[in-house]
Amino acid sequence: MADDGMLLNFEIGDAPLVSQVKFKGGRWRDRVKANKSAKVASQGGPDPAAKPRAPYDPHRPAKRPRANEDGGDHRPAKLPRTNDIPWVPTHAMKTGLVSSSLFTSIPNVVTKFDEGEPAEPAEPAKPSNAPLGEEAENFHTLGLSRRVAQHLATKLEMKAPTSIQKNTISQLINDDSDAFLQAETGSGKTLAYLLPIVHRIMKLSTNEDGTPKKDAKVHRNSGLFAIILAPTRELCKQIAVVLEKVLRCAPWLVCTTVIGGESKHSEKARIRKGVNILVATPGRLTDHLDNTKVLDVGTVRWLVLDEGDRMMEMGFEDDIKTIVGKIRADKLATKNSEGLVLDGVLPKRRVTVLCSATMKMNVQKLGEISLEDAVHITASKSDMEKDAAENSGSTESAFTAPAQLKQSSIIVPAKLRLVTLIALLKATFARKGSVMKAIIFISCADSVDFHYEILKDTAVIEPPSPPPSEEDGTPAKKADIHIETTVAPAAYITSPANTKVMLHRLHGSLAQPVRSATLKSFSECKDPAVLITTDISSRGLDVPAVDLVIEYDPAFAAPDHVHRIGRTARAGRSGKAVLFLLPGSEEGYTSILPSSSTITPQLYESVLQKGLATNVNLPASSQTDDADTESNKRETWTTRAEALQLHFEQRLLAPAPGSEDAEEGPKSGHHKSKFSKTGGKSHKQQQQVKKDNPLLDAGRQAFRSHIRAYATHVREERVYFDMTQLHLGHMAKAFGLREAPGGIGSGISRRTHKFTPAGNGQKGAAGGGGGGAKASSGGSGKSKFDEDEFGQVDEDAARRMKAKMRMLSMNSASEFNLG
Ligand SMILES: Nc1ncnc2c1ncn2[C@@H]1O[C@H](COP(=O)(O)OP(=O)(O)OP(=O)(O)O)[C@@H](O)[C@H]1O
Repeated sequence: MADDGMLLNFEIGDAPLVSQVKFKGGRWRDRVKANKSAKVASQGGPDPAAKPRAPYDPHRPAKRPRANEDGGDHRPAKLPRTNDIPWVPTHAMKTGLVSSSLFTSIPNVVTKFDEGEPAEPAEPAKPSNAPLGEEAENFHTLGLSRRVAQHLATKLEMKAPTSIQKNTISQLINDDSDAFLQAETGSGKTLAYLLPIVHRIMKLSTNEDGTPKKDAKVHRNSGLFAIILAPTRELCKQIAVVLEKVLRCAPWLVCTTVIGGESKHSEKARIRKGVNILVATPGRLTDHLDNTKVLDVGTVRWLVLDEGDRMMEMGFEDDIKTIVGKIRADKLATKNSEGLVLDGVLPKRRVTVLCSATMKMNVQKLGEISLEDAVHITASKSDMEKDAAENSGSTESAFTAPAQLKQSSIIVPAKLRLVTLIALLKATFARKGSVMKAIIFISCADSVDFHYEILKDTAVIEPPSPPPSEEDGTPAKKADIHIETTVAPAAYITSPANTKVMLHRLHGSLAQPVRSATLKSFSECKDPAVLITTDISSRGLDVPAVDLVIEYDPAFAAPDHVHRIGRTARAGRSGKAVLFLLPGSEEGYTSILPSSSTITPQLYESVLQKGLATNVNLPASSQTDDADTESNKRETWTTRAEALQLHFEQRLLAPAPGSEDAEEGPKSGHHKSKFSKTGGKSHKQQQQVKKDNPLLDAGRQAFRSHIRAYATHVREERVYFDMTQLHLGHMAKAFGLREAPGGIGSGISRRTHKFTPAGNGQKGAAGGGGGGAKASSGGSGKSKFDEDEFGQVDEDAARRMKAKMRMLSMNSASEFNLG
C-alpha cells in the first residue's frame, strides 16, 4: 500500500519553540533534523536559501525512515525527546499517526490585548432599528386606514412603525414628491414604501374607515398602479411575499412578479389576467416593455427602485434609464379604462422612490436619472448622532450597523482558521436555544462548496436515492429534491444540547429552484441551522431568527461588510457578528469599518479554548471506539485542535471512492469513509486507481478560488488585504491541504472600479504561485469565483454583464467565470 505522504513532526507540548531546545535520544539523524526544524521555526520560517520543495503529489510515496529502507531494522524510529519540555504524545501520535504542526511559525499579532476577559459594556446599546413605542406612534396616526393598521397589528404582529416607516409613510401619503429613502439594515424600508402605496390604491375603492365603497369597484384589471424594481430574483420574491401578506386585507388587489426563471409566456399570461402592483428585475421588465403589448404603464403612479446602489453596481443603469424613459413617455391617464377617476386619490404625478442604504456616487447618478426634486427621508437620529454626522460632513454616516449589534473580530493565523471556525461554531451551538441560525460568509462559491462538504455529516455522503415513484404512494416532495445537495446535518459542531444542526449552502452557481428551496429550508428550519454562503445573501435577505453572522472571509469592500452583518440584529432584535482576520496587516482593517459600536478583538486561542474544551463530535462514519477513553479526556485544546486538523487532512488524503486503495480501506484507520464499502473491483474501478478523493479536489479548487478572490479586494482596502503577505502554505492548511496546490496561475485580476460585483474596485494585478511560500505578484488562470455572487439576474442582464466585463477587461472576465 502506498504511503500517503505524511510528514514527521515532533510534539513538544504547548510551549513555544525556542532555539535552546536540544533534542536527545533517538537516532542522530532524527536529532539533527529535529534540532534543525526547531531552529528554523524559532527564526520564523524556512531558510529562503533552502532547496525548494517539489510540488505536492498525493501519490508520491513519502520518504520512509531509513531503518525501513535498508530492510534491516523495521522498528519505527525512536521519537526524540527533550529534557527541557516533557514530551506528551498526542492522540494522533498514539494511534500511529502524525500530528499536524499547527502552533509553530505563527505570525506576530499586532493588536494589544488586555489581560482577562474583555469588559462587557455596562449597558447594552439601545436598538437603533426597532419599532417605536406603541404609545408614541401607531400606523393609524400616521395616516394609514384603520383596516390596514388593524391588519398589521393582528395578522403581522406589527403594532408600531419603525423610525424610517414613521417618516416615510406620512410623507408618501400626503405629498406627491419623489423620495430618496436611506436607513440602516433591518429598519423596515420595505413596508415603509409598500404601506403608503397600498393604502392609496385601496382608497380608490374604500371609504375613510376602510370599508368598501359601493360604487367604485377596483379589481385586478383596474390598472397597473405601481412597479417595484429590485436587483435580484430572491429580493423580488421576498418583496412580493411581504406585499401579498399586506394585500390580504385588500384581496381584490393583485400583485405579481416578472423576474425570469420561468417562461416569458407564463409571465405574459399573468400580466394579461390583470395586475395592480408589479415586482420586477430591471432586465426582465425592459424585455416585457419591449415585447408584451398588454403591459400598459399609462396608469402607473409609483416607480420604486429598491437597493438602488446594488442595481447600479450590477450594471442595470441602461435598463433603468429605458424603464424610466418609457414610463414617463406614456401619457399619465387621469382615469382608468373603466372610467374610474384616479387623480385626487392617487398621486397627481408619477412618483419615484429610490431606496439605498448608501449614498455612493452611483446612487447619486441613479438619482439624476430617476428623481426630480426628491425629498431625502432618513430614520430619526438622536441629536448626538446628527451632530456627529454633520461634523464629519459625510452622507455615508447614516450607513452603519444597527447599534445593538455586538461586533467582534478574531485574529486567527491562516493555518488555524478551519479549526478555529469549528471551535467557534461548536461553542455557538453548545447551549440549546442561544443561537438558532448563523450565516457564514465566504468569498467564493468553490470555498462555500468545500466548507459545506467538510462540515457535513459524512453518514449522508451516499448518493441520494432516486425519488420514489407515484406508484409507491410516497412521491418525494419537489422541494426535498431541490435541497438534496444543499442541506445536510452537520458533524463537528453539534453538542449534547443540540444534537442536530442543519447545514445549508447557497451561492450563485446553483440553479434557481435549488437556491429558492435552500433559502426556504434555512428560513423555516426548526432545528439550529447554519447557512454557508457568498455575498449573494448579503443584500436584503430577511431571516428574522439569524442570531450570528460570521465573516470567515472579510467582505470585498467595507459597505458590503455592513450589509452582511445586517442580516442579524433586524427590527430591534439582538445579534452578533464575528469577523475573521489574519494577524498582521488585516488587523488594521477594523479601523476603516463604519461602526456604531466598537469591534472587540479576540485572539484565536480563547475561541479554541472554549470550543475545544470538550471532544469534537466526528462525523458518524469516522467515530472511533476509543472516543471517550481516559487518555482522550486528558487531551488539551491544543492537542484537540491538532487532532482535528489531522483528521481533516486525512479525510482529504483518503482514497477516492472505487480506487484500489479504497478497496483496502483507509490508510489511517481513523476515518472510515463510506466510500470504502465498495464491492468487487470492476474494470472501470481499476482505471480509477489513481483518482483523487473528491474532497481533495474540492479543497484544492476552493484554495485556488479563495486566493484569487483575495486579490479582488477594492484598491483602497488592499493595504489590509495584501496578497504579498499571504502565506499560501499556511492558508492551504485551512483547506485541509498539506501544501498549497499549484495552478493558481498568473495575472490574477482585481475587481475593477467601474464594474464589479461589489462595485468599488480598481483594476490591478497580483497573484500567487503555488508552493508553501508567500504569494508573489503576477498570475492568471481561471477561477470558479462565484459566477453570480450578487443574486440571480435575468438572462438578458447576465448576457449584457458578460459583454461588459469582456469589454472592460479581457483578462478579468474569466476570473468571475460568468460564462
Ligand atoms: N413596524 C415593524 N414592527 C416589527 N417588525 C417590523 C416592522 N417593520 C418591519 N419589520 C420587520 O423587520 C424586518 C426587516 O425589514 P426589511 O427587510 O424591510 O428591512 P430593510 O430596511 O429593507 O433591511 P435591508 O436594508 O437589510 O434590506 C422584517 O423581518 C420585517 O418583518
